[in-house]
Amino acid sequence: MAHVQLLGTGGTIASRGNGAGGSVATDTAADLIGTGYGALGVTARDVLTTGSYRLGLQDLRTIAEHVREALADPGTDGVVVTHGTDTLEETAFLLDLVHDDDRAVVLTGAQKAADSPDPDGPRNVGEAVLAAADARLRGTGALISFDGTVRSARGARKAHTTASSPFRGGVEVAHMAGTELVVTAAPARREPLPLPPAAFDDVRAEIVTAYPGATPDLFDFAVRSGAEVVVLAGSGVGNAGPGFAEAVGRAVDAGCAVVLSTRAPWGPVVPLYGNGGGTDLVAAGAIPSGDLNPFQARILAALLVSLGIAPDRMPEAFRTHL
Ligand SMILES: NC(=O)C[C@H](N)C(=O)O
Repeated sequence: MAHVQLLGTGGTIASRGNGAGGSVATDTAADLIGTGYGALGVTARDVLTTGSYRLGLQDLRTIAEHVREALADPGTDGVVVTHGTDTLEETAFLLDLVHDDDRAVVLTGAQKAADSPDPDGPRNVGEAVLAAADARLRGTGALISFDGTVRSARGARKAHTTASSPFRGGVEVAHMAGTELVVTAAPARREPLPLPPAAFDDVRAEIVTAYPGATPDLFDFAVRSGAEVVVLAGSGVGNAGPGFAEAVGRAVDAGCAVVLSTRAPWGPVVPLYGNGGGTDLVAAGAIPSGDLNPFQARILAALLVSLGIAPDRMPEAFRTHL
């Protein structure tokens, strides 16, 4: 009999009204398991019980360690992680970066609380369990299963605040057709990185956004106040206004890695423009993030910093994992 371990971390899927107008993470992993798996065995373990908007890097490391522990059991065929959707794409990407196992780890959550009249959590959990146990999804890394679609963690992002299917992007690897999982693609995998060490918890990795009239003041402040990484969410293909190229140069000289991503939701960073644009930012030492959005680029950079990658080796290390 196939066996899936479900790790609970909280989120809307585990949330109920707190009597004061707010919904708070309450339910345990055991509460979420549900029924109807036929020949599949599912066991539950609580890792955290929190809204994902409250997570710190230490929590992400804790989740990664629990996944590794679950996979240490040879009787486990796959792992499901239930998680709030707000920052699920960051945890999912960290799990993907360090995943060194054939078995799938599948993240899911819900958009409607556990005590809503028509919660979406039970269906999402059921489908995630099915995906985690499916031998055809071996070798696909960390996945996000939500509202009938299974996609790679890499490249996925929460693209809608309230829709029942909030995630877009990544590689769609499977979808539900009735009660069957139809597998359609396999995402390309990179060499796994080591699990984050304790230093990951305290890495200062900030995100600064470009917009009309933005000055480099916030960027400079991040560096001055001890940031080890600043991700610049540039405009378009990765541009920023007056003063940013100089600020990038100062940051890099001070030993702070600068990653150039984009505030556009989709598409790669392509240094094309001078006059302070992407070509100047990269010439000043910014590392283009490829297709990685600022939030996932930040996770990769923070992991590399925590692993002791020196600033001068950062561009190459970063590129290797794009
Ligand atoms: N749908 C959700 O799970 C959102 C929730 N605020 C969370 O991320 O914890």
